Amino acid sequence: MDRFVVEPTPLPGLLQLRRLPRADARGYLERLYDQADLSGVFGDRVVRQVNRTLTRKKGAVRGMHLQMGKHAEAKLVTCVRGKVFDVAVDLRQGSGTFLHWHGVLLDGDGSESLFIPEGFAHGFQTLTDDCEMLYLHTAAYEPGAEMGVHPEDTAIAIAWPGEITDMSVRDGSHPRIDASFKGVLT
Ligand SMILES: Cc1cn([C@H]2C[C@H](O)[C@@H](COP(=O)(O)OP(=O)(O)O[C@H]3O[C@@H](C)C(=O)[C@@H](O)[C@H]3O)O2)c(=O)[nH]c1=O
Repeated sequence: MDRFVVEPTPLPGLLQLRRLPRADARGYLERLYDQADLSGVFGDRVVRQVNRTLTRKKGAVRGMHLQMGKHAEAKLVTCVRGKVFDVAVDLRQGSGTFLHWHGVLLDGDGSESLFIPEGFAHGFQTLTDDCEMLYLHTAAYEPGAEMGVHPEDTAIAIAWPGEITDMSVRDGSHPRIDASFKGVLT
């Protein structure tokens, strides 16, 4: 493995990847994904779709999203333009870090990506205007299997770095977690 450094996070299974670009006088080339180099991270999972998003406004939040059941997926999340505070929340039933969150800075000019396994909700807040994100997903999009957690849910208490300036109607309507929520099966 010479294109990535894989680092653990405080949440088991959630991994931070540092890409190792090959630079020369023109600039650099970096690999965003490599099946062989990342086999220890992805295991048997197969990348089934790649999505790109643009978020125009600084302070906007997208999330917190996951797919459940047989449509559960892992994601490799990379910022390719701008800067975001990227967050994953452990919703795995029985996990020792259930409802804990972890945030990392992803920078379009940096080299970090986040590998988010099944059973985690994911979201981010933009720290600049015009942020582009690139997602590798290990499952097809299945709207009926989506679950959302409100980004400002007090049971999770994510410390967003700034005021939330924009959010979709859907994200603002995600239900709040209560005592009956025991997590998702993975
Ligand atoms: C997630 C998704 C959405 N869509 C469609 C549905 C809708 O018309 C439009 C925008 O969808 P959303 O509002 O769900 O987009 P967005 O809020 O950007 O959803 C994304 O949020 C981040 C935080 C994630 O982790 C991603 O996995 C994904 O859930 O794109 C797809 O066609 N394929 C997809 O995989």
